[in-house]
Amino acid sequence: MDAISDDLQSFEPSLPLLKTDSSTGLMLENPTFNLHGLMDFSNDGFFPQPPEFLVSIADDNLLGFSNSVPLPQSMSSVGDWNQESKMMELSKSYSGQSPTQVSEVGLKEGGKIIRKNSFGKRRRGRCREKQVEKPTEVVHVRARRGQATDRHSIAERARREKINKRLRKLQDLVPGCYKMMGMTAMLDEIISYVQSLQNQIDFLSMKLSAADSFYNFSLEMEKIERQTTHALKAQIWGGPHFREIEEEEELRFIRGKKLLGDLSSWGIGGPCNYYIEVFDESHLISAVRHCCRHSVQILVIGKGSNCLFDDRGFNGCIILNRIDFIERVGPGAYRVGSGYPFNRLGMQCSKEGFSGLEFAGGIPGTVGGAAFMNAGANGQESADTIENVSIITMDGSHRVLNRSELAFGYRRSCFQQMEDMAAIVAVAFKLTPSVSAMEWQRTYLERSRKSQPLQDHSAGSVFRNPALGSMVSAAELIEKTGLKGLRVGGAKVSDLHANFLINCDGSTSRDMHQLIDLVKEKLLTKKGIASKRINLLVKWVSADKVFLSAGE
Ligand SMILES: NC(=O)C1=CN([C@@H]2O[C@H](COP(=O)(O)OP(=O)(O)OC[C@H]3O[C@@H](n4cnc5c(N)ncnc54)[C@H](OP(=O)(O)O)[C@@H]3O)[C@@H](O)[C@H]2O)C=CC1
Ligand SMILES: C=C(O[C@H]1[C@H](O)[C@@H](CO)O[C@H](OP(=O)(O)OP(=O)(O)OC[C@H]2O[C@@H](n3ccc(=O)[nH]c3=O)[C@H](O)[C@@H]2O)[C@@H]1NC(C)=O)C(=O)O
Repeated sequence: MDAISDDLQSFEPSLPLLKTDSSTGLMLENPTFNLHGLMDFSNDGFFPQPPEFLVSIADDNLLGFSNSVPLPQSMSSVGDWNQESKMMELSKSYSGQSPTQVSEVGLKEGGKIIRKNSFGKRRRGRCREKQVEKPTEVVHVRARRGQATDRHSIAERARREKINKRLRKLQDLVPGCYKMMGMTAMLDEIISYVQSLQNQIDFLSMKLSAADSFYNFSLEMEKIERQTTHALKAQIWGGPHFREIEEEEELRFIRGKKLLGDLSSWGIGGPCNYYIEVFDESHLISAVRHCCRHSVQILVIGKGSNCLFDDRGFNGCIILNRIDFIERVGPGAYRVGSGYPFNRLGMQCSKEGFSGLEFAGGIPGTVGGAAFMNAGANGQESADTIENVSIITMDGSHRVLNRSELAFGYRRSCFQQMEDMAAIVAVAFKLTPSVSAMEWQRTYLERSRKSQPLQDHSAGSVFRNPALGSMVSAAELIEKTGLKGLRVGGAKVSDLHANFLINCDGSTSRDMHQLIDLVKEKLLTKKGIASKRINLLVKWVSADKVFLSAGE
């Protein structure tokens, strides 16, 4: 409480008369202030406990610096008084200096008395004259046994109680706050709650821009956003899955029950042992260090658009990347947090007249995921525009890898083999000016809308296309094998695009796994395609182990 009370001194304008600086003098001389300045305490449940003394003081006592504090009449009716309360009434008539006398500190200007209030603002003399006519008012103050009744102490108690009342309101507003024991922890909780709300606004504004006539055909993007927003909301409002929280330093791990299905575009996956959202690099480093210290394996995910999670969950810590800053460092040059939505970046760059990420407008992952996978479509790929990538390693150090070190290939990057990498934290892009970027983006998005099942729960293409130079795509092979519509449980090969396996009816991870295996097997028997040539793009995350891609 002490920590906050200093910070909250600025809330004091309602108690300026208690100050001992020069401004106090002016306020004390202002008869209007005596009641009005304190009036808003009257409804505040001034005392936390039933008070024991009732002190009634004429408001002019202020002027004579009595050891009682003038308070509004209404205060005398606060709360139910304790039966054991001792009542004491001090009633003094208005005596001593007249208000007119004491207020003559004002400056005469043009025959009128001009006064200044504590903020140095002018106040007309006639206001004072009105106040002078006010009848003497008796005010009552109550104090508990043993509590000081001097005006400083009473007013200080009033100030603290007022702050407490506001804090209690905050506690009611912010879920989980009641749990917090210390003021610092509570304020931290409030800060992170407000930040979460800000992030929600971010998501919603992204949704709004998607609803723009140009973008609203990107249904898949909306779907993913909806899922993420839903998960976020669930966290904010503290649903049953988010009650168990492990804290360390600034970290807040949600333990045991966060459902991976809520974090994946497939909507499949059981609970993970630990879950944390990270918002900046240092936060991420702390989370990684904490996990390493406790030998907990980690998995950094973005939008979960490329992962097949196990129904049994994940025996480790899922770190959801929400490092989502964007810096414009020059014309067409962007440095972007790895948790930034890739589709949003693509849309922004095109809108700003730069070419290179038009394809990204329809890609549901994050910037980090796009660098990791070298995401691509429509003849473009992330590698074309990436200048460098900042990562943190498992020992918590920061490294910047330049373009020449990134070893990009078709859906490949050096990161997929980098054992000491903890996560990508930021990516620098360089794009070229273009007047037709938006037009191209519109064409690509329109094409995807027609050829891909964007409304369904999927992870995009499941199989890699055969080696470059091959005249046939994975989708074509699957279609020609007659596998469109093939089902295992709730998992199905899309009727629209054969390389999309969709969760159409509560698919389990097992259903999806079996469907993937079945497709591979049929391609092998019917087309004679060696299974190693139809590798998977999606990452299979089993309960205990992360594979580079399912089945590999
Ligand atoms: N063209 C299309 O239509 C589609 C493309 N995609 C692409 O799939 C990718 C998925 O992105 P996203 O949904 O964000 O990723 P996911 O959340 O699905 O994560 C998938 C894997 O990517 C790696 N990864 C993600 N973010 C980071 C990071 N910041 N640092 C290091 N590794 C990271 C992790 O691998 P690890 O565990 O090894 O660290 C993670 O397991 C994107 O490239 C997306 O463009 C997805 C669907 C459709
Ligand atoms: C969806 C993804 O990316 C997509 C990306 O959106 C598109 C658009 O450029 O190009 C790739 O798909 P793709 O190779 O299947 O491209 P498409 O243009 O859809 O299809 C290629 C060929 O297959 C044929 N085709 C496609 C679907 C189908 O059901 N049947 C079929 O015969 C098409 O007629 C076309 O001749 C990426 N997939 C891979 C594995 O590289 C992803 O990475 O998850």
